[in-house]
Amino acid sequence: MKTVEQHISDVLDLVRPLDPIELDLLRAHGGVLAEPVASPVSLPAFDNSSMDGYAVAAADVAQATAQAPVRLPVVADIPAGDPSATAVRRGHCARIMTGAPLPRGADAVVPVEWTDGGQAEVAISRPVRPGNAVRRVGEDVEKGTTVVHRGARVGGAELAVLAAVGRRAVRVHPRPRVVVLSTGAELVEPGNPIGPGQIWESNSYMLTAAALDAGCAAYRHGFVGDDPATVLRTIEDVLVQADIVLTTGGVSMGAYDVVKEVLSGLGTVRFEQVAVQPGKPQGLGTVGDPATPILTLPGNPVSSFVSFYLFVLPALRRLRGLPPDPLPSVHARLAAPVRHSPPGRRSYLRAVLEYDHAAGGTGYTAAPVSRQGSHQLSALAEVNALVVVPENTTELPEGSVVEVLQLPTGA
Ligand SMILES: Nc1nc2c(c(=O)[nH]1)N[C@H]1C(S)=C(S)[C@@H](COP(=O)(O)OP(=O)(O)OC[C@H]3O[C@@H](n4cnc5c(N)ncnc54)[C@H](O)[C@@H]3O)O[C@H]1N2
Ligand code: MOO
Repeated sequence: MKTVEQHISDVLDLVRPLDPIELDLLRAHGGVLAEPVASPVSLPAFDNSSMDGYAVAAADVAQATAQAPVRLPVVADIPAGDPSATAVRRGHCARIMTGAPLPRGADAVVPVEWTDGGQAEVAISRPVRPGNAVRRVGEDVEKGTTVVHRGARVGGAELAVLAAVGRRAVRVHPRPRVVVLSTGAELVEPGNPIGPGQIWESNSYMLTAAALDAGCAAYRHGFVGDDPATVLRTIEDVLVQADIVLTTGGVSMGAYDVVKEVLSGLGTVRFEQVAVQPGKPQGLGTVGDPATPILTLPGNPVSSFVSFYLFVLPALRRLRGLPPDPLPSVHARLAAPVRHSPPGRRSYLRAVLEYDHAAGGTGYTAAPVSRQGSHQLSALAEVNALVVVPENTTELPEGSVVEVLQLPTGA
């Protein structure tokens, strides 16, 4: 059987970062920046007030006290956005609002709270230091500085910075289009009645949501039965809208394992067994022209789930133009023993990972759930981590220190 690392490497060989395209700001959301963005201006672009108050020469109010306020004539009113280059002479001041340009001649702002709020003349009851409540040119960004780096994920914070330096559009690796297709004659759409031997379809919901959470544009194509011609036609149909196709089911040894039957020999798809539990039967390759990567995951819901985080997620990251990192991991103490792990296969046990505050903050504990079958999907809604049990380990006592992968927390 193939190692987990070899399979990850083979999957990654199928994908490369999507070609960058120029997108308007909000369309670029979720993309990965394919160019460094430098600011064409300094930020702030002009000295301005950080408070509503009065722009003064600090020296004019040096003697101000509550008992003996300094009175200054107010010669101008400067709102934010004021284009006139106002100036104040010594012994005068201007009323000024937050964000408004500091007038020439002023070197400080007295907050309105320290005054009587006068409009023609103002009484100022406290002194200020030069520079008080003044935001200086370039103290945020100096003109020419890179403000968002190549490889950054464009989220809300990045969009704010890009907009603030005047960018309307940026070159990004776009969100990969992931099409999810499940197979199986037993599958029924949730909400519809089920008959004997049937089950409600769940894998495509899980995978579509996981791909969305991973920053992709994911489409749930739903599911098809076990008719080879239909499966083939459906896969061919979805290729035009996919940067990668994910299927579930029909890849094992069964007489009706239709994905395997249809895709074997098509494009470069091959079917292999990976030394992992769950998630042993895996298919991978490219189909169509242009060649589109396809990953065929096992139908057991827990196998599909674990396969996504081990094998699919790194591929999606590479398509996005990100490093194909695995899930983040920590070391944790097992809260319960592991009694049986299959020899020769690396197990990923679904577990609840917690930081152990009670033990004085000594680290994490991981409690594997009791239902570890590949079909026992209900535990997926309770867990937040995968405990890694190495290939050559078949049992572990409680308290053993293990590697634990942290699952994303979702939307
Ligand atoms: N003789 C052997 N049998 C099996 C082997 C093997 O090595 N030899 N491997 C087992 C392992 S491990 C796995 S994992 C499964 C993988 O099977 P398939 O990928 O062919 O999946 P199916 O047979 O189509 O379905 C398996 C199971 O999952 C349910 N299922 C399928 N699709 C969905 C869905 N979209 N939503 C919810 N549940 C789904 C399906 O009803 C089956 O119960 O093969 C083992 N067998
Ligand atoms: O490998 Mo299968 O994925 O055990 O259930």
